[in-house]
Amino acid sequence: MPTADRETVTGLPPGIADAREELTPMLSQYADLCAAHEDALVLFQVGDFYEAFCEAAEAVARVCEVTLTERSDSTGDYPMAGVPIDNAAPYLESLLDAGYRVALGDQVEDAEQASGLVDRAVTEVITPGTVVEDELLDAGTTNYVAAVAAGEGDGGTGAEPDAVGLAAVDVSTGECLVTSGDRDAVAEELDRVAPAELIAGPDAPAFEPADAERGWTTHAYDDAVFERRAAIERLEPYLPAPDRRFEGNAELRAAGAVLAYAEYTQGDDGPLSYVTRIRRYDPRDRLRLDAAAQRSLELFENRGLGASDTLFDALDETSCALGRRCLERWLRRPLVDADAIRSRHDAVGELADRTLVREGLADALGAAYDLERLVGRISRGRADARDLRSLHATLAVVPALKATLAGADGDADADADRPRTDHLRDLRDRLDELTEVRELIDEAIAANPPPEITEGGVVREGFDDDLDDLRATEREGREWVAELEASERERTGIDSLSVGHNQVHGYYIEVTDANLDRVPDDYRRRQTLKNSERYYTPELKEREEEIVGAAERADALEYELFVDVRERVASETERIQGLADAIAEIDALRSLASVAVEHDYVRPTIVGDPDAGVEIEGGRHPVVERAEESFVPNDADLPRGSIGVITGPNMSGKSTYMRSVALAVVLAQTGSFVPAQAASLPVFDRLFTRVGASDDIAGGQSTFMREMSELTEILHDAGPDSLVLLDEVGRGTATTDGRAIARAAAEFIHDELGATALFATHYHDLTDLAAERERAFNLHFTATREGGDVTFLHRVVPGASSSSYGVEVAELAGVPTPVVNRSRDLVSAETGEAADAEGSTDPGGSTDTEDSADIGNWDDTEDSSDDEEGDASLREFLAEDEGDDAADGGGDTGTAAGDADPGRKGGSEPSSAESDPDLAAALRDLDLARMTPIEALNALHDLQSRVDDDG
Ligand SMILES: Nc1ncnc2c1ncn2[C@@H]1O[C@H](COP(=O)(O)OP(=O)(O)OP(=O)(O)O)[C@@H](O)[C@H]1O
Repeated sequence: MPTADRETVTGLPPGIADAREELTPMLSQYADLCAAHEDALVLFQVGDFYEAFCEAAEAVARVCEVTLTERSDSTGDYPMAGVPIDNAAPYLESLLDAGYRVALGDQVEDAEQASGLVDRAVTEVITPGTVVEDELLDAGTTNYVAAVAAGEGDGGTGAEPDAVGLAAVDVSTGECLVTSGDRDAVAEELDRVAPAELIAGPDAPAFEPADAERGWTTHAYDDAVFERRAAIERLEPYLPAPDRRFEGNAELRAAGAVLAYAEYTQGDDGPLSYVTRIRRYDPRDRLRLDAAAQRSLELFENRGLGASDTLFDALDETSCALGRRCLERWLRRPLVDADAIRSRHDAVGELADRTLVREGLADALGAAYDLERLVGRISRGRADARDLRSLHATLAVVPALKATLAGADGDADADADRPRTDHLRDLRDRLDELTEVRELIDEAIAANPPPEITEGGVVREGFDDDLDDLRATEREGREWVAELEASERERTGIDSLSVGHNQVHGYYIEVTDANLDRVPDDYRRRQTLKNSERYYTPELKEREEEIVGAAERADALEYELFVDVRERVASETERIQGLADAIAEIDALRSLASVAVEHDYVRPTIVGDPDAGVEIEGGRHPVVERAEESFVPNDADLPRGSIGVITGPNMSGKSTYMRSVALAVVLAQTGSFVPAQAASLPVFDRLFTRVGASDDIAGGQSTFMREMSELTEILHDAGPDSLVLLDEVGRGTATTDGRAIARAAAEFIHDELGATALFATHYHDLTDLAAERERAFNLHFTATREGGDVTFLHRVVPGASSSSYGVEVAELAGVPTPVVNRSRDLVSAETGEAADAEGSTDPGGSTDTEDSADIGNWDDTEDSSDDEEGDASLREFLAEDEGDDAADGGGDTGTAAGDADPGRKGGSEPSSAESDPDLAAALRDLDLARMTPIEALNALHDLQSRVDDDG
């Protein structure tokens, strides 16, 4: 929302308002534009600069870091700041980043033609969600402005009083989406659409982005455009009978408002002709991934590793911006229709098999420009001649794309002369060559046109006879002038005579003072210089007028011809958009196929049966596997409606495993192959994630509160077709409460929701669930010892592990030995009896038997010291490894557990607590679950003093 500071400089700056009565005509014009654009900062064209005045100038100077100057005229002095029009993009970007909307007040008539004050008008309002300038947009990403509106309203039926409508437009491409739902569904959808800007209707609920970094700027806009009647009128040019096309008022009002806003930002010239399809959709037609899921699965952003290590990045081998945007849309909205998913898999499979086709497509697609944005500019009347040539270059690759898809790739396979799958056949058929458009551009527009469309040189010779005649006249005139110097030298005998041209005086013949006596009578003086005179002849003047006249008329005619060609191309907007869609899909599929081949993905079997579960053999995490030299593949067997409780040491791979399973589902439903040896997957309709509290500090709510609201959403909305990932739920509060919440949530998911779930936890008692619930089972991660080093095997095996080994990991990480030892004492004190009992039975019904060095088998109590060697506790390894930096995580204390440390009792020595019943009782009485770390430390300190005293 605009800050107070911004409010003072949008609309009419106070300094200008105060002087309103006496302003010069130009500043008065500025004041009018400002007054008409209350929400925007007006940049006012004065020659080659965009200027702002008074308080607006101060804001521009501050935000854009340009010098504040002063304009003085007969009415006073006004602070002024300007940015060059030629290089306005970076300054506009700074203003947008600072939260401004910027109205461009351009000169709309030729300054030379104007009789008095040059006419100016706002041609565009640049806002974060509606920018169309390539320099301000990321290539290959979408940029939406969205509007939200409530269902009830004027003349509304009130049939869906709780419904909220959401409409979004990408003004650079013309894509328009409309949907509705209850408040929560729309909030989720907004996070998925991730608009750059949100316009809220007068009665719409407030929406805050779940993720501030990906969030939008909320702007107010004229409430009247949200009215039902106004919305219908606004929508009529876009689609017939709009009130029958949408699901009720909410959608209608949101759609009308978002288009009103989009039109306003494009200079209010009426409907946007390139918004040809308004697509209404139901979020339930796609796999629902809320912001939390997108974030924790790192689909588009990776907070830890940087933006490049995301799933999208791992999948993106697209060759052009169209394909990249398409892939992004697919990944934001994976499919839920099994046939549609299989159809994409068919196409990816065919492209994966046919290397030459794949490579041929990549070559051809590499030459494709961003058709969606080009066609937007063309139909907005903003395209220059270079844009038309870019369109031509893109259309020129279409025959190659078709031929490549048809198998004209030298493939020896007899069956290779057409796409084998329906999906690719259909795409090939949708590749519209638009031959007439291509030929028109080729005939009309010069191969390398200049950037300006008003200064000639854009229309090709041979396209228009009148233009050719004018250009011929101009050329002949210039040739005549070029020859004049030689002929006049001969006629006058003045060897130093020269013919030249300047902007002010036009053509002239220059003779030095020494030769003035030889100047012929027909020379007329034009200009006197220090050592020479400049002349013209009547014939030269006549020729000059001819040249200038022809050039001016030619430039004007060229502009007219260019605009006509642009309009003819614009009339094919829909067909060009259809072609853009097909090219985009081909590129996205080709990218998926390349990734599948290069990274050894497999086609998943999609099982439509509602009882089917997840079966993955040798699954990998698509992002982590690229960073880890030796990634360990893991199997996953999750019957439908089951809940797998995953335990194991910190850092052993629990989160990575859970995410691998979820990402396989997302990838498969996007149409991609999956990183595994084999996979059989059902179709899920929603994917929920709740990851550990400390991984998710987003401000606003307390961490635990946020954790609980996400859990609430899952417990409300998940169902039998949902996949749920819970990573350390309950961690954000006291242990007893956290454990209880985790347990109750797991039971609820199993008993009431029937969702398929994976639950990673350090709350060990959660593994009891396997014994008590039919569809619950345990998995755990293992670690081993090689030499003195502890190695996480990253391998998942059935059953529960017996501890989290948090203390051991702390030790590995280099936590000082005294703290590690005390932690260990505390653990022993709390779990001493329980550990004895736990060591013998596995509540999950399975035991860790496969590996004697399996961390899951290690007993971390002192009483196990007489176990066989392989079952030694992790800290004993570390004790053996005393002084080994590698083994203690780089710590150089050299004092591992059990090391003699006078005055302290290490873990391997008999605890003083055991020999002192009072001390033992005091220890036992500590309610660790309810203590803060500082209280625990203080308590420890007291106990230690007692031990020291005793000792
Ligand atoms: N299958 C694997 N193969 C190789 N390396 C892996 C594998 N799984 C995880 N890792 C590595 O181990 C690191 C820790 O994994 P992860 O975060 O999944 O552990 P965790 O058990 O969830 O830890 P914590 O309980 O502390 O959250 C990862 O960053 C990755 O580098």
